[in-house]
Amino acid sequence: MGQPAVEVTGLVKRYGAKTAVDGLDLRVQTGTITAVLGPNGAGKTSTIECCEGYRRPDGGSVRVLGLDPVTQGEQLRPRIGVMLQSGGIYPSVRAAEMLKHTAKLYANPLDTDALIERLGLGSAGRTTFRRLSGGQQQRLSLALAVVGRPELVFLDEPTAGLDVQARHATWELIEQLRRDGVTVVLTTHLLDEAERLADTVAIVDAGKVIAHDTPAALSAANGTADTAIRFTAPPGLDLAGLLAKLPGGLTAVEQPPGGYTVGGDITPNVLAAVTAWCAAKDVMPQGLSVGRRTLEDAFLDLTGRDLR
Ligand SMILES: Nc1ncnc2c1ncn2[C@@H]1O[C@H](COP(=O)(O)OP(=O)(O)OP(=O)(O)O)[C@@H](O)[C@H]1O
Repeated sequence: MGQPAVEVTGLVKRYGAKTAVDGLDLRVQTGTITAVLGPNGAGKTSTIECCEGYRRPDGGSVRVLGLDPVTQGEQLRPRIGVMLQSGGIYPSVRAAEMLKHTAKLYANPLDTDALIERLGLGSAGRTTFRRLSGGQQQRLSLALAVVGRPELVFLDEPTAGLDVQARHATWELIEQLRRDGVTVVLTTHLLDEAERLADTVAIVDAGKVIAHDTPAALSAANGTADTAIRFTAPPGLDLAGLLAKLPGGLTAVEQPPGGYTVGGDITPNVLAAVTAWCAAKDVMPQGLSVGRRTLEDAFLDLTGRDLR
């Protein structure tokens, strides 16, 4: 297996009385894409910023490419690429100039013209950072993070707010990085993004990693609960009454209001019982489907359904 690209053990990060990261463990294997998922405020950005050397941990240990990001930052920085959620870029410099300037700081940079083309920034090359659209600013931040051909990149919500085309271009670039052997750690709120890109998904909640596995293994967790019936109907149906009509071991949840999921070992009899129950209540189950549990189901099971 060799040395992990990132090894975080018992990480603690506090802001005053607030404990944002609370004994977090994370190992990232070299050459993989790891998605860090979690509800708002779970501690994802704080963790990534400790790995990047932007924040000093209050406890635990962080090793990135075998180095301590705080005390060995000078050795580490040329080997990693960092895309922050915002900031860190001079607002009055032109996009292409900034990229070419950054590329010159590295021994073996990527071809900047190709990168500009790939990320659809051709028309934005002469525009200053301040005047780029939000999506263009984000793509430029990504370009700046990868232009130095880093061994490892940290991407904090790389596609948040991007349009569909830009999101796909970003995904393709991230997949290209993996093909080139680059290790990628990204945070995201998009479960389809994690499912498509990530080799492993680390789910963070209340400052800890509560699950870390492949998307398929996470989706299939909880024994046989790997299929689900989904439908929409008026909100507030009596799910305890529904479960009473079904074999044991099944789950039934309403999330969001009016969106129902029955999870577990879904047999034809279970499907018949659910539709019979709906019929008895004179409820039409709209958009009814039977399918595999998704990463979203697993995520909600693990982190709960309450808003934070
Ligand atoms: N500089 C700071 N000062 C005080 N509190 C902070 C600071 N940065 C983060 N926090 C708090 O620490 C907690 C964790 O924040 P963090 O940004 O690491 O979470 P996150 O998982 O990245 O959240 P999101 O998904 O919303 O970006 C939150 O409660 C946040 O309000």
